[in-house]
Amino acid sequence: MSNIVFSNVSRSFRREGKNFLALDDITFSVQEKEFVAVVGPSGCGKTTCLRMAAGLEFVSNGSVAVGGKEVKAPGPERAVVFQQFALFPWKTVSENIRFGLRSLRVPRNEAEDRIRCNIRLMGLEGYESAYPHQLSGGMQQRVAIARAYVLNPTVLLMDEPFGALDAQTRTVMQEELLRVGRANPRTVMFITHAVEEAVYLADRVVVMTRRPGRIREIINIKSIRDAEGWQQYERIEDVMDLESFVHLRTQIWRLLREQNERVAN
Ligand SMILES: Nc1ncnc2c1ncn2[C@@H]1O[C@H](COP(=O)(O)OP(=O)(O)OP(=O)(O)O)[C@@H](O)[C@H]1O
Repeated sequence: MSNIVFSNVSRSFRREGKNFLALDDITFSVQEKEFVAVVGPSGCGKTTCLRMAAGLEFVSNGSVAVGGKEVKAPGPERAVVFQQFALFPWKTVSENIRFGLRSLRVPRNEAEDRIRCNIRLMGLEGYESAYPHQLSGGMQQRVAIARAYVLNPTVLLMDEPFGALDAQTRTVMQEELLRVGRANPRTVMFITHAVEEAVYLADRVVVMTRRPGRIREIINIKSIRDAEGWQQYERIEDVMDLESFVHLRTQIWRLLREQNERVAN
């Protein structure tokens, strides 16, 4: 089992000698092999939630469980991909991808097979010996994703993984993530500021409120995607043209807009 369950999670931080509430009573789950995107205004606590699932941050109240076990520390079944690719600049593509496998004590032959397979999956063949500075941003992010995938995690935690990419590379990466996800579905929690990206990729979208972060609404995309047969379209622009896509995007956009207006008033 590899579901993620947030139950009545709150988190306070101390700033300038005072406690402030960053997350308030967050309850939602990501089912096994489900892709859930989290959107919300800047500072509403999206990254804090993801870090809790990763075991890098902790609740003040409530609980976060993965696969039925309360998260107490990072674990190899949960891979994290951040916006900043965080590759080792002095290691090659292969060495970067190999890095996490060492701590898992995967036998050498199997490790090499897995590395090769992920290099192929991410379209990095021919770049095995290249260093990060010799790669474009999109390729560096593919290495970061390959480094996560090679661990064979059941849970992928992705924090704005395409945020630093140009629009075209981002589109290619979104299509690739969907393709790879269809071939080998995993439990994914995916943070993004881009509403279209959330609607295109996710089975459900969690919309959060401005600070303190609460759940404003959870939108089911999958039922509409399946009913309308979005999967028959390979290209993102064809899906984005569909009336059902536009409707969902507008619905989420309005919810986010409402949060901005709350601040302005
Ligand atoms: N370790 C910390 N100490 C103090 N405050 C923190 C800490 N981590 C997060 N915060 C605060 O908690 C709030 C939520 O931060 P978080 O990074 O989770 O938001 P976010 O929704 O991911 O923001 P963004 O979309 O801008 O990346 C912010 O006000 C942030 O300053």
